[in-house]
Amino acid sequence: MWNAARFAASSLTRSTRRFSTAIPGPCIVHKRGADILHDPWFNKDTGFPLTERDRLGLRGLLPPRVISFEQQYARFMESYRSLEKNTKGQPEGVVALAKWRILNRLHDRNETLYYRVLIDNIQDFAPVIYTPTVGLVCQNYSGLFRRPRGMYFSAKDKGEMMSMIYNWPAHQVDMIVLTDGSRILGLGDLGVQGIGIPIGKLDMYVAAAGINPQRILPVMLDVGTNNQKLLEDRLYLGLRQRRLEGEEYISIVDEFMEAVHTRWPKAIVQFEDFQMKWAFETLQRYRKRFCTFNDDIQGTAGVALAGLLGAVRAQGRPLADFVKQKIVVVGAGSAGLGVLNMAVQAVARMAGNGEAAAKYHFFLIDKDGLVTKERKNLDPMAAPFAKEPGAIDGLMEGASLVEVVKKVKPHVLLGLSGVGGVFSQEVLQAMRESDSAKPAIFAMSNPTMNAECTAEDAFKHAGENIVFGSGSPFDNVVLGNGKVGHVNQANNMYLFPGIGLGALLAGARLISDGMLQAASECLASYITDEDIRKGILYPSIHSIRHLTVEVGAAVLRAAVAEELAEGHCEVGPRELMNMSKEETLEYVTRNMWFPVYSPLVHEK
Ligand SMILES: NC(=O)c1ccc[n+]([C@@H]2O[C@H](COP(=O)([O-])OP(=O)(O)OC[C@H]3O[C@@H](n4cnc5c(N)ncnc54)[C@H](O)[C@@H]3O)[C@@H](O)[C@H]2O)c1
Ligand SMILES: O=C(O)C[C@H](O)C(=O)O
Ligand SMILES: [Mg+2]
Repeated sequence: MWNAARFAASSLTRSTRRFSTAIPGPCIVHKRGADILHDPWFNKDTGFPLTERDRLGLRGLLPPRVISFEQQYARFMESYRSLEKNTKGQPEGVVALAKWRILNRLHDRNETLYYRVLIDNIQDFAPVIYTPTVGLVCQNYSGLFRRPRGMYFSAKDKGEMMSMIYNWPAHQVDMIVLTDGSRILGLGDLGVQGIGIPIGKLDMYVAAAGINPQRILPVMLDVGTNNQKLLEDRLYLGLRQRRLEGEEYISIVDEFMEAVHTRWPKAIVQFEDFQMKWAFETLQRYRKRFCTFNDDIQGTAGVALAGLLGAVRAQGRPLADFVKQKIVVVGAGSAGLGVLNMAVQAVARMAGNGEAAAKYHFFLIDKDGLVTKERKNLDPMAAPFAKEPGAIDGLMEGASLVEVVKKVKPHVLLGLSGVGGVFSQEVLQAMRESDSAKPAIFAMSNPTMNAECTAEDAFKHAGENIVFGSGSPFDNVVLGNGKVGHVNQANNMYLFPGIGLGALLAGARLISDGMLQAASECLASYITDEDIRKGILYPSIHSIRHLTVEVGAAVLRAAVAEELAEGHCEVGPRELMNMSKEETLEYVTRNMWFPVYSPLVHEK
C-alpha cells in the first residue's frame, strides 16, 4: 500500500493539463466495487470507463452511460451557476453557505473533480472554501457537520496519540495544518468548530501548491473551549470543558508533535489560528526541532512586508526608503507583532543601524491605545516596540488611534486587530494628512465583518490616491471618471502554500528566517512597476499557482543555501544544490499534483 500511494502520487504529477487527451499514468487501488465509489480519492462517479467498471467490479453500480470529465465539470458548473441565480436576493450568509454546501458535497464525493473546479475557478471559489465563508462555516460547524474530515485529537486522548496517528488511512502525509481553535480568524475561540480552518488552508495547498490531496491532513487539537455559548450548546461536538492551560496544554501539543514525527518524519506542520500566547510559545518550542511554521505570525508577516515594500514603490520612491516609512500597526497580537518583527529585520538589512531607527518609526496600538513603556503588564513580545511616553509629538500611553494618526501622519496604517470598523471615518480622514503622497491602508483582519474598514470607506474617506489591501476580498471601488480604486487581498494565502511546498521539496530540516524572507522577497518582486503604479501590490488570485511555483522555488533555494535541504524522495541534497534557478522551477512544477482521472489498477 505504501508503494501504491507513492506510485499514485507520482503518476498524478506527470499528468497533463486541462482536458488533454494524453493518458495519465495508472493509480493503484486496493479496493473494489462500491468501496471505490464511496472513496472520494478514487471515485470518478459516472466517469468510470466501461473496461474499468468491469475490472473493478463496478458494473451495474452506476447508470450505463459514461460521462466524460469535461461533461461532469460542465454539469457541476451549471448546477453552481443556477444555484447562484436561484439564491439571488437572499441574505448573504444563506447564499454563502449554500455555495459552500454544493462544493463540500463534491469534495466529499469526488476529489479529482472538486480540485479541478477549484483550481480553474479559484477567484469565485476561494471566498467560499476559504476566507471569508470558512469563518461562517466554523461558526455553524456543529449544525453543518455531516461527515468528518481530518483528525481530531482531544485532551481525553492523552497517552493514546502515538497509536491514534496510525488510524489515518494514508501511508504518507506531507502537509499538516493544525489548530486548537482558540483564535479563529477574528471570531475568537470556536473550539472544535475551528477544524474548518485547516481544511480550507489545505484546500489552498492543493489548489495553489499542487500538494497531493492524498497526502494532506487537517488536524484539530481539542483541548476544550472558553466559549461559554459553545459549552452550553447542546449540538456542540467538542469537549465540554474549559481550555487546558500551562503544562497540561503543552504536554498535549508535545505528544501530538512526537506522534506525527514518529509516523511521518518529513511531514510539515503549519500552526494556524492559535491564540497569541500559544502561537509564540509553540513556534519557539518546535521550530528548531521540526519542520514547522506559524502561518499567522510568519506567513502574514511575509505577505505584509511584501505589501509594505510595494507601498514604497507605489510612492515612486527607492526601496531603501522603506527605512524612513512611518508605520502604525493596529493590533499587538500574533499577526501584528509578527509583521513588526519581520519589518525590523528588513530595515536592519537595508540600513546597518536599522533596528533602532525602525523601532522609532513603528507605532504599535492595541485595545488600550498606543503601547508605551508605561504600559502596565507590558507583553515582552510588544516591549521592543513600546514608545517612550511623550517623546514623539507628545503622544502618551494609551493615546487613541485617531490621535496617533493625526500626530504621526504615517505612511502606512496597518490593521490586524480583529475588530471591524476601527478605522473609522475620522481615522481614515486623518490619513489624508499623511506624509506620503500615496498612503497605504491595510485592513487585514478577517473575515469581512472584522475588517478594520471597507474598501469603499477607505477610498471615500482617505482619498483616491491611497493604496489599499484587505485580508478578505472586496470588489475594486469605482471612483468615477473611469478611475478604479484597486483592492489588494493582503492575505497569507499568497505565501503559506509556497513556504510549505518549497520546504517539502527541499526536504528541509526546519523553516528558517532566511527561507521566509526569500518567500516574502519573491512575492514583492513578482509585481511589475507598471502594476505597482496602478496600486496593485499582489498578483490576482488567478495567478496563485504560478506565483506559488516561484515562491516554492525561492524557499527551496534558500533552504539549499543554508544547508537545511536534505532532499525529497529520490532527489538528494547534492542534486538540489546543483540545480540552476530554472531547473529548480522546473523541479517544483514537475512535482505539483494536478487533478485528472488516472486509470485505476486494482491490486490486493
Ligand atoms: N490577512 C491575513 O493574512 C491575516 C493573517 C493573520 C491574522 N489576520 C487577522 O488579524 C486579526 C488578529 O489576529 P491575531 O492572531 O493577531 O489576534 P490576537 O488576538 O493575537 O491579537 C489581536 C490584537 O488586537 C488588539 N485589539 C483588540 N481590539 C482593538 C482595538 N479596538 N483597537 C486596537 N487594537 C485592538 C488586541 O489588543 C490584540 O493585541 C484576526 O482578525 C485575523 O483574522 C489576518
Ligand atoms: O485565514 C486567513 O484568511 C488569514 C489568516 O490566517 C487569519 O487567521 O485571518
Ligand atoms: Mg490564520
